[in-house]
This record gives sequence, structure tokens and C-alpha cells, in this order.
Amino acid sequence: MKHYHLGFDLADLGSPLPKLALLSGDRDRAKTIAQTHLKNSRLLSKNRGLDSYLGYLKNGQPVLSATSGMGAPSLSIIVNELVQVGITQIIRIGTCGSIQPNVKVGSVVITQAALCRQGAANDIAPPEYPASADPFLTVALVKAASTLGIDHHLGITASVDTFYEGQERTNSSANPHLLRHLQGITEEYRQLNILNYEMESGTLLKMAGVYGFSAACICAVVAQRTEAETVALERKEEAVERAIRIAVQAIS
Ligand SMILES: O=P(O)(O)O[C@H]1O[C@H](CO)[C@@H](O)[C@H]1O
Ligand SMILES: O=c1cc[nH]c(=O)[nH]1
Repeated sequence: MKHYHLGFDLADLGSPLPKLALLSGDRDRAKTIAQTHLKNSRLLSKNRGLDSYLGYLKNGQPVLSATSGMGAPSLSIIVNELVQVGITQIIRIGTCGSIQPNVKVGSVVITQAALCRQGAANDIAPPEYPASADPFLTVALVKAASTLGIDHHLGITASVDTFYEGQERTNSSANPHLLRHLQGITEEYRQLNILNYEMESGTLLKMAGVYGFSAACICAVVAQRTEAETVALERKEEAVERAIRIAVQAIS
């Protein structure tokens, strides 16, 4: 039976079965990965905007390119169903906002561990449960970034539930009122050596620990929060392309 949200099942995957999934928040990114960076790709499903593709590395290894949607609740559903079709390794390829002055738009952040401020994760593990990336996948990402000569940063990511309030946006937000506990949180995180904000890695990494699969996260830096709240749209495509190339090199 097809999985309710993924829209495909084991029988659609052929043989050998894919063990690794590249997971994007955005279905257009999942499509680009499949069509531009994998070989012989084909669409597996289009369901609720959570499109999935199957493609192959140059060595013939099958790889899924799937869409998590935005935010941890949607990601948790897709990851659960990916594990049900036999996926044992997941690399999130995302976008993020830097909160450190030396982490520039156009570079990438490879998450070593996440500060997880996400409600969905609390349904899966206690808040104190570590959200740590798989060391082997993470080192592979760092090595690939070095080999490709792409500016990269390895460190801690703040993974939160909201793009506006939770990432302390007020000027670009419909809501100018921030709860007291969020006022000044970005500066506090900066002092804690957190590199970036995004919205899925914390729950993904906790799920990896609990379910027993390997997970890592690489994000293209598309906003520089020490300068502006907004996304640098004109630099986004180039930054995302870099993150994808690093992830594909890391698994090749
Ligand atoms: O580009 P994706 O992978 O969606 O990741 C980031 O972008 C979205 C917010 O714009 C959130 O999902 C955040 O985590
Ligand atoms: O600032 C940003 C940019 C992308 N994604 C986020 O979650 N935050």
C-alpha cells in the first residue's frame, strides 16, 4: 500500500532499494537534485507538494530525492514514512539564515548538532535528548566541501518552529510584538557560538537517534542576520547549488 503522505511504497522503488535520501524543504530543490545531479531520475510521487524522485549516483547507487515541506511537523511525517520504505541515511539539504558575521551569504553551514526548539521533537524524545548529526556523514560533507573549495562552516544550528517570531524577525513580520523570551535571543545564540537558524534539522537529528538511522544537514546561507532580516534572493540559487554539489560529492 502506498504510504499516505509519501505517495509511493516499496514496490515503486525497484531493485536494489535506495538506502539514502536527500531531503529538501522545497519540492523544486528535490526536483533539481534529481534531474540535474542524479542520473536516470524519475518522479515517484506528487502528493501535497511533497514530491519524491528516485535517481542514481554515477556508481549506480540508488538515491531518493524527497521533500520534507517546511517545518518539523511535516518533516517528521515524511521521515517516518521514509524509514518505513527502508531508508537508513538522510541528508537534509536546506537553506538558512546566518547569525554570525563571518558566516556569509553564499557559504554553507554543516550542522554538527542542533539546538532544538521544536514542538514536534517533543513528541518523539524528551527536550533534553541530543540532536546530534551522524559523525561519518558530517565528516563526508566537510571533506566534500573542502575538495570542492566551497566556503563552509561546521557548527551548531538553532532549529526552531517559526521563520518570523522564533528567529526574532520584527521589521519584516506582520507581528511586531515578540514574546519576552524571544527578545534578544539571536544575540544570546550568537554568544553561544550558534551559527545559523533553520527549521527542520533539530527534529530530524533527534528522530535519527530514536529510530536508529543516520542523519546530517547542510544548509545554504541565504540570509545574513547581522546585516538584514531579509533573504538575499539574488544569491540564493548559487548558494543552494553549492550545498547540493557538496552533498552529492559526499555520497559519491
Ligand atoms: O529551504 P528549506 O529546506 O525549506 O529550509 C528553510 O527554509 C524554510 C523557511 O524559509 C524552512 O523550511 C527553513 O528550514
Ligand atoms: O533566515 C532564514 C533563511 C532560511 N531559512 C530560515 O529558516 N531562516
